[in-house]
Amino acid sequence: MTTAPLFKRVALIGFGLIGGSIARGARVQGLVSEIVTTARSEKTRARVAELGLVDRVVATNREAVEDADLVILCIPVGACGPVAAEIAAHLKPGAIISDVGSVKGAVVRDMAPHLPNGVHFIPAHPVAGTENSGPDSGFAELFINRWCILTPPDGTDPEATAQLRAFWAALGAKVEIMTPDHHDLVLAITSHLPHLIAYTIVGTADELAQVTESEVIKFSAGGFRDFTRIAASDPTMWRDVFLANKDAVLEMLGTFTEDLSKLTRAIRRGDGEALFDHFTRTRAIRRGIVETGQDSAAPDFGRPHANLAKKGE
Ligand SMILES: NC(=O)c1ccc[n+]([C@@H]2O[C@H](COP(=O)([O-])OP(=O)(O)OC[C@H]3O[C@@H](n4cnc5c(N)ncnc54)[C@H](O)[C@@H]3O)[C@@H](O)[C@H]2O)c1
Ligand SMILES: O=C(O)C(=O)C[C@]1(C(=O)O)C=C[C@@H](O)C=C1
Repeated sequence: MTTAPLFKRVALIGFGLIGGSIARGARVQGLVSEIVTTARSEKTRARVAELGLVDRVVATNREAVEDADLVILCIPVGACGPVAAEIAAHLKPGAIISDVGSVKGAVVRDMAPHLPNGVHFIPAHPVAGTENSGPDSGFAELFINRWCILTPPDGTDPEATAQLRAFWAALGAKVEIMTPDHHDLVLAITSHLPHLIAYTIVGTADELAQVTESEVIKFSAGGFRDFTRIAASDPTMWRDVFLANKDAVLEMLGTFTEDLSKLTRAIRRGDGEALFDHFTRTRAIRRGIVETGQDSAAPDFGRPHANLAKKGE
């Protein structure tokens, strides 16, 4: 089903998994009149043009943002500050400037100082993705029934927030608003720590594979296979995520390590009851998520943590 365009010109800075999925979804839904994107290498520009998903593909971010009503940075979080500085003087007054970064506090800190008065800065994070990257990896359905978290700073024009909310809702997302700090704490446990664990376990298994002569690969089914998918995620993106969300990740890692120690002790002592109770509780959590249809990255998933309680709760 198509709807009337919500924006005239949208600039997508970066055409990888997320930029490419936004372009595809916006095209399918008829959400914008014109899409302009940046691709820095000639090879990628040629590929993006060949895909036929955008109206124009240009070489510089400055050119891309000219006269755009909505600008979305779809690039690694570490690149957001420098790109904000690069495009600031070329933004159309009244434009909405957003991003899709997996970390919000650092993006706000790095981008906001560069942006001129008269534009609406509304950071966003679609909590949906895959381990793939690049211009061919996107798909129009990526955001359907997934969360998109907006973190508008205090004093943001509610009309601009409503427009961006409508855009993400039209791509199929369930939109939620929270502060950057709360976002970063929640995502540290629901997304960043799981990736760190996957990167660790696959690395450890790889080292052990040398001892077991590749049996790790031979028997990689079920749980381990799932970890290898996550551990295949983009190295640049995830380097930037861990550097940008250092404090929250370290805090969650501390709690996780304590919990791991408790399970380690239960195994060492042969405490079957402790293990059984723990696994029963985690099974109930998974089943509760599935039954309530929240198995698409529920933001407040998991055991209550003092700092995860929303304000006023
Ligand atoms: N991959 C996921 O699962 C996922 C999910 C949600 C959000 N995100 C966030 O989305 C952002 C993009 O991730 P992705 O998965 O689309 O990555 P990607 O690697 O598929 O695409 C990123 C693109 O940005 C381009 N780029 C990098 N620096 C640039 C610059 N200075 N100017 C112009 N283009 C530049 C790269 O060339 C690449 O084409 C990241 O901030 C990531 O944290 C990723
Ligand atoms: O499913 C995956 O491959 C993902 O890693 C997606 C995932 C996640 O952790 O849920 C990864 C990072 C993004 O910021 C949002 C979504």
